[in-house]
Amino acid sequence: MIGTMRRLGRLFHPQSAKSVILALDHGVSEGMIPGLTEIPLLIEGMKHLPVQGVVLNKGLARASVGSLSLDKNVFVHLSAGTKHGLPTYNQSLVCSVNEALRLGADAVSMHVNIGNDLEDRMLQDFGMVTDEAHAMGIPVMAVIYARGGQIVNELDPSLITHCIRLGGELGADVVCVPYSGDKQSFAMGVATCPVPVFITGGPAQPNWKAAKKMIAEAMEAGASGVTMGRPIFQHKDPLKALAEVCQLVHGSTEGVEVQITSPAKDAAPSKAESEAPPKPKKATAKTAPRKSTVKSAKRRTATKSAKSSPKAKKK
Ligand SMILES: O=C(CO)COP(=O)(O)O
Repeated sequence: MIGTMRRLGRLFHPQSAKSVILALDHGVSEGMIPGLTEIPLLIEGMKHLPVQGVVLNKGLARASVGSLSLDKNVFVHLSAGTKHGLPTYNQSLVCSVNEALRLGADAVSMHVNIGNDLEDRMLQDFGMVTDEAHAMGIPVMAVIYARGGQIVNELDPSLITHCIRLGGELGADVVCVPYSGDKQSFAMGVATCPVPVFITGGPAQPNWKAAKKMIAEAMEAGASGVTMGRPIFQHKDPLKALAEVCQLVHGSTEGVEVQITSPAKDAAPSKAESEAPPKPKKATAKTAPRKSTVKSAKRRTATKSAKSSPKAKKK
């Protein structure tokens, strides 16, 4: 397990011990949704931000890994399913751990839906992938949703804690779930899970302010990071959104100052240029020209009861 542990350690920011993973695997499940055109901008711009990794399907991984800086972990996504499938969004393995490794993967990810007609096969796949990946020292991130014919409310807090629990008990190294909106039960699920828990973005947040509030609340509840796609790549300024997510996630660790390099000068042109992260409160020894050190303000605790949006667009 030493290989898995070492690679797992690299998925977290060395100071904050939190993680921001950019999810760019949506083209398979959703087709040409808005924001996919921003992928090249994000792949180029993320090198300037404290983003720990990116989730890519194998074809996009093959096309993109050459452009990614070596400090960014590549998660090759092993499973696929579309909104047109029967049952909808059922997931099948489309890539092996071996193939992922050949593509330069630092970790693998896969998606499991519980409450689905094909739950049993997805769980078998999950068991097989954890065995195969761990035999090669590769960490597994399991993205687990409650989604299928048996499920009425995908964000039901007890279902979200069940997803967390299942991932932890079945051997994932990181479990990734949507945030339920119920801070207390989420915090309990996270605290008792044997491995770190990340949240996904989901389509349910009405606006960016709500998405940021969700991230802040999940971090307060003990989440170790985010694996996020749509709220970032569908934002009108994706690089600015990504920088703000980095601040929220890494800045959630008390006393940690997170260095954010402005993407403005080297990245592909973006509106982020005119809206760079806040000015540094104070410089650190490591501060280099064009870099700013920011320390996120401690956010208010805002517990909110679950508000579900089962009809929202899925992923
Ligand atoms: O793809 C994801 C996890 O793999 C999450 O995507 P969203 O943030 O768009 O829900």
